[in-house]
This record gives sequence, C-alpha cells and structure tokens, in this order.
Amino acid sequence: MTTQHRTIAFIGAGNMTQSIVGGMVASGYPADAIFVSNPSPGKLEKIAAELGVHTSQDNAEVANKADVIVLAVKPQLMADVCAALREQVAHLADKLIVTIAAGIRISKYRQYLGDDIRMIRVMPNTPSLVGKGMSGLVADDRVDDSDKSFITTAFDGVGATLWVSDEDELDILGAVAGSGPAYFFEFMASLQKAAVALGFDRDKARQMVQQTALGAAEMAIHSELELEDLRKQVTSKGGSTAKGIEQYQAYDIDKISADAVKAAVKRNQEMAELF
Ligand SMILES: NC(=O)C1=CN([C@@H]2O[C@H](COP(=O)(O)OP(=O)(O)OC[C@H]3O[C@@H](n4cnc5c(N)ncnc54)[C@H](OP(=O)(O)O)[C@@H]3O)[C@@H](O)[C@H]2O)C=CC1
Ligand SMILES: O=C(O)[C@@H]1CCC=N1
Repeated sequence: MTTQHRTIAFIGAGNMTQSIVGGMVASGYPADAIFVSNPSPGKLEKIAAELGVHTSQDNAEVANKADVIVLAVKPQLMADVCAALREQVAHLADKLIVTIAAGIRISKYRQYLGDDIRMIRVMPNTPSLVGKGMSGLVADDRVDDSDKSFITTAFDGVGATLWVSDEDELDILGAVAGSGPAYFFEFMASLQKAAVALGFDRDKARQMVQQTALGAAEMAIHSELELEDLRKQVTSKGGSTAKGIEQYQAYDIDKISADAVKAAVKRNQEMAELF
C-alpha cells in the first residue's frame, strides 16, 4: 500500500492523540482519513468539533475501517485493548500497527495481536501539537519501506523524526525527548517562581521565561556551536550570568539530568516487563 493518505485509526483520544492528530490535520493530512476512538464521549466531541475527524466509542469499528491502527492508550491498558482488537478486527495482519506506548516491546504485541502483525513503535512528544514534536521510531523486520515512509511523513508533519536502531535506544530517546517537555516545563516553572519570588507578577515572569526558552532553542537549532559554547557566549567574565551558572553547577546539573534520564529509562524497562 503506497497511498499517501491511508486511513488511520487512533485507539485512545488522550493528550498524545490530540497532539498528533491536531498536528497532522494542521499540516494538511485529510481529516476524513482519520478515525479516533475513546470510551468516554467528551474528548471525542472535542476532537470531532475542532478537527473534523471521524470518531467512535467503539475501538473495533474504527480499527476495521483503517489501513493503519495507532495504539495510543496507557501501557497498563494495552493487553486488554489488544485482546479485544484481536477478537473483533478482521485481517489485522494486513494492517500496519503503530504503537506510541512507552516501554512495551514488539515481541509483547506479537503475543497480544498475533505473530503475523507488522509493527512500528513511535515515541512522540506533546509539542507535536504545535508542529515541533520529536518522534523516535523503530520497526520490526516485516515493515517495508512504504510503511516506513508513510509513518515518517505522518510524524514529520508534526515535527522531526529520528529512526533508532533498536528498542533499547527507543527507551533512551523516550527518556530524553518523550519525557523531555516535562523536564523543560519543570525548569521553566522554577525560573518563573524565582522571578515571582523577587516581585514579578506571574504573567510577566512567564512571558520572559517562555520567550527566553524559545530564543535559546532557536539559537541551538540554528547555530553550529556546541551547546556549551552557546552557554559561554552569555557568560561574560566577571558578570552576572557566571554567578547564576555557578549555582546550577553547585547543584551538579549534569548529575540531575543523568539521574533523571536513567530513572526514566529504568521505568520504560519496568513497563516492558509489567505490561
Ligand atoms: N503524554 C506524553 O507526553 C506521551 C505519551 N506517550 C504514550 O502515549 C500513550 C497515551 O498517553 P497519553 O495520551 O498521555 O494518555 P491519556 O491518558 O491522556 O490518554 C489515553 C486515552 O486512552 C483512553 N482509553 C482508556 N481506555 C481505553 C480503551 N479501552 N480503549 C480506547 N481508549 C481508551 C482514555 O480515555 P478516558 O480518559 O476517557 O478513560 C484516554 O483518553 C501512553 O501509552 C504513553 O506511554 C508517548 C510519548 C509521550
Ligand atoms: O510518562 C510517560 O510514560 C510517557 C512516555 C513519555 C512521556 N510520557
């Protein structure tokens, strides 16, 4: 199947589906080719009203209509959701199965959905909603180039894509980029609180933090310099930034990030065992 706009069914209409589908429609993917299912109606009504995609409370109904099924439920629900799809969806082996769930290995999906499925695991992140996502991808060896190209194009539409060599690497990418927006928001919120503590109102503090984060990210993207050198450009000798940076280094920011990423990788590995 080489059709550029295959019919695609998202199982679960949560944060990630809303981000990805929102980004796909904004980047020109036809809403008419997108189906979304969810048990409760509220999120479906919102996504249908805002984006014009088809919706249903019945997973099997949307999965039966689609060439591509995207599994977008929480890892702990995956076994049950897959068991029901296996029972109720015809010709699962003819469809491309994509999962965005953290942790769970392709070998596990084979147990859940049948040994003959072909599957791509994608690890996206929520900035997909604004077209600035970072998605990692890994495929099993039954997936052909047209499947890979279709999914790459779909996720390129909501940001950047990076194919990794195996599922262990996907766990690491997930711990850095999948979880990463949370780390940046945590850091941004802490800078906002620091400005508020010194007398700024929350809105002004937020404005300066978010614009600074945007500017720094844009510079990192457009500069050939190492990130460390970009940091040095701001850090005038004997100036104020040096004093601020000294504080971050005193708390060993490298260790904080290393520990955070290791803990998130470990949890991905645990979820692979648990679910
Ligand atoms: N959030 C993120 O930043 C990222 C998440 N992921 C992965 O994406 C997946 C979804 O996460 P996220 O969107 O954050 O989670 P959410 O909880 O926001 O969304 C999950 C959705 O699944 C729905 N759901 C529950 N039971 C079923 C069912 N039986 N059939 C169909 N849908 C069901 C829930 O509906 P209801 O609320 O009505 O119960 C909810 O809308 C997870 O596996 C996660 O690992 C991957 C990368 C980043
Ligand atoms: O926290 C989680 O498990 C998911 C995966 C990456 C971001 N959210």
